[in-house]
Amino acid sequence: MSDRNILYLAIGTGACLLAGVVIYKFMKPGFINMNMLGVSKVHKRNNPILGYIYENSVTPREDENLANLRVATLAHPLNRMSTPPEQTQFLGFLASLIGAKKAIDIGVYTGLSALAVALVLPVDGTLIACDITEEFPLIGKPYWEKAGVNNMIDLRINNAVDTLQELIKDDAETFDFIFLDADKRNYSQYVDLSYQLLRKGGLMVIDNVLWSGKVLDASTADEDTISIRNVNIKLRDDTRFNISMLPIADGVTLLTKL
Ligand SMILES: C[S@@+](CC[C@H](N)C(=O)[O-])C[C@H]1O[C@@H](n2cnc3c(N)ncnc32)[C@H](O)[C@@H]1O
Repeated sequence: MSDRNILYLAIGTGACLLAGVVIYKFMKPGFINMNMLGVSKVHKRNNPILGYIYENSVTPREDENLANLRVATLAHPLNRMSTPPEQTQFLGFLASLIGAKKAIDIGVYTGLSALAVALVLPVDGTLIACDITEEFPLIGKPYWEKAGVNNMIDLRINNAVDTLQELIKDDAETFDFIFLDADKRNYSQYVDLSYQLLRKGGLMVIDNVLWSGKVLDASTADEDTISIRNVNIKLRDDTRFNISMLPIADGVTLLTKL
């Protein structure tokens, strides 16, 4: 065999092996569906268990505008910040379970969690959507409009601490549901302000409480991780709330105001 033929044989064999690996990876159960849903890498699109959850709980029932907004979000460079599908479904489920009428979304980004919650509010419901920049929520607004809930979403562009303080002046103890997913460094403050805004029995959902496992890793000591660790300890001991910490998505803690 000539050197040239050996080279062709080696290239051919390598290409076949590569194609085999790609086909195997992409054909694994769950992969394709999650990819089509627009789920980013951080949402573990190659996790077959999540694929099963999406196929049997999320995808067949998801509002089309929510699914379309996620696909649009995938094109955004910061899409790792977005709430994954099983969690948006869970948020909508919880808000409807308690019959929420007044809700707050702290940290909107492109508006997936805001849309999921607004979709289950009654027609005279309100969702205060807090973000520090208009840039990201403007991506979601057309989808809120198409879903027919834009008139229920009151978008407040400001530091969310200021927005919540402003709300406390006239609307203390009137909110049924609050989702916290903004800057981690202010989590403790958001919890205290939310306590003042929630009605008795109202539900708060705090996102990222496991912070990709960094809360467990003693060698990780950045400001966000420390803040989340501290808020987890604070809530463990906070008798103003009932709590339940769950390993959903990046970890959520559910709090009800006693
Ligand atoms: C993790 S993302 C929210 C994801 C969103 N809940 C979703 O469903 O995809 C965090 C958002 O918080 C916003 N944010 C960061 N610091 C903030 C602050 N101090 N006040 C209000 N919003 C803030 C960011 O601009 C970003 O849009």
